[in-house]
Amino acid sequence: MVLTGKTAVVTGAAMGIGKAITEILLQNGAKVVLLDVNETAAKSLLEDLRKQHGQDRTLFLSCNVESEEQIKAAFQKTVETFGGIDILCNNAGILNEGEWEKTVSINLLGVIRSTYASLQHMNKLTGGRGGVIVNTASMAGLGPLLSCPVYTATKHGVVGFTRAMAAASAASGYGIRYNVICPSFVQTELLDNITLKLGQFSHLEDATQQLVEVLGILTPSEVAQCVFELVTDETKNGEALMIFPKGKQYITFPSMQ
Ligand SMILES: NC(=O)C1=CN([C@@H]2O[C@H](COP(=O)(O)OP(=O)(O)OC[C@H]3O[C@@H](n4cnc5c(N)ncnc54)[C@H](O)[C@@H]3O)[C@@H](O)[C@H]2O)C=CC1
Ligand SMILES: CCCCC/C=C\C=C\C(=O)C/C=C\C/C=C\CCCC(=O)O
Repeated sequence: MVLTGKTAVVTGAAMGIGKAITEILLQNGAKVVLLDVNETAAKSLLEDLRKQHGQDRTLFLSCNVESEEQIKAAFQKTVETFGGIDILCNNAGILNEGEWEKTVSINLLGVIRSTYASLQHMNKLTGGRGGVIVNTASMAGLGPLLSCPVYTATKHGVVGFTRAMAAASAASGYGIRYNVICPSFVQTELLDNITLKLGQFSHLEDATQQLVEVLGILTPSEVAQCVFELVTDETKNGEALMIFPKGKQYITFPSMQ
């Protein structure tokens, strides 16, 4: 897929991995709508992006992925402004084992809300142009991160939901590809104040820190490069791409047939 003239929506776009995804899509010619709850960070980023890429290729819309109403309004505004949606990156996520219901609501239900709301605009069967959705899971979507059971559960959910949507889309003729990235640790604010975020599992922080030392830490732009691959390579549908500092690997799951 060539990105020139395409419109992308990125959730959690103001910082970290979402910011890097936004930048790589813009650098390659797409128009990008940034959705986030952090208005201060998003407006400051938007100002920089407009200086670099022009005034008319970006838009920020305040949107909490916990709200179906806000997601629908943001997609409607995107279509009114840019004429459609070709690419959706469901990236917003938190780590908070104390506030675990909120973690499920943002990390898993947020992806489902946004994916379902996007169908109206992207599904070829309902007048959309088709396109591609890339969801941000984690390596914790493929195996257990011992200090974060609920975070782990949400990311396993995102991997399963993405693969099932890919199969449903292919079988139904939606014209939408669905892929998921599974990065190991990434240098972002999600890793700040980790003791507090681990809640009742804070005693397992040292064990997690050891895992960080073994696996190393990615930069957001290394992750964004992999998102770009899944967006542009039209042969990729239903793929889970594991990303770690030493490389990347497409996951082979057990066959169910
Ligand atoms: N940092 C890491 O080590 C890893 C992060 N991830 C995943 O990457 C994604 C992005 O995280 P990071 O960039 O690391 O974190 P971050 O904290 O730097 O950025 C997250 C962004 O999402 C936004 N956000 C949070 N709740 C939201 C909501 N309800 N609605 C809309 N926007 C919301 C925040 O305002 C922020 O801009 C998350 O899904 C996270 O689980 C995956 C693997 C590793
Ligand atoms: C297969 C086993 C799971 C490996 C998971 C690897 C990385 C996942 C990272 C994330 O998605 C979330 C990031 C942070 C996890 C929590 C704690 C990190 C502690 C870091 C520190 O103490 O500095």
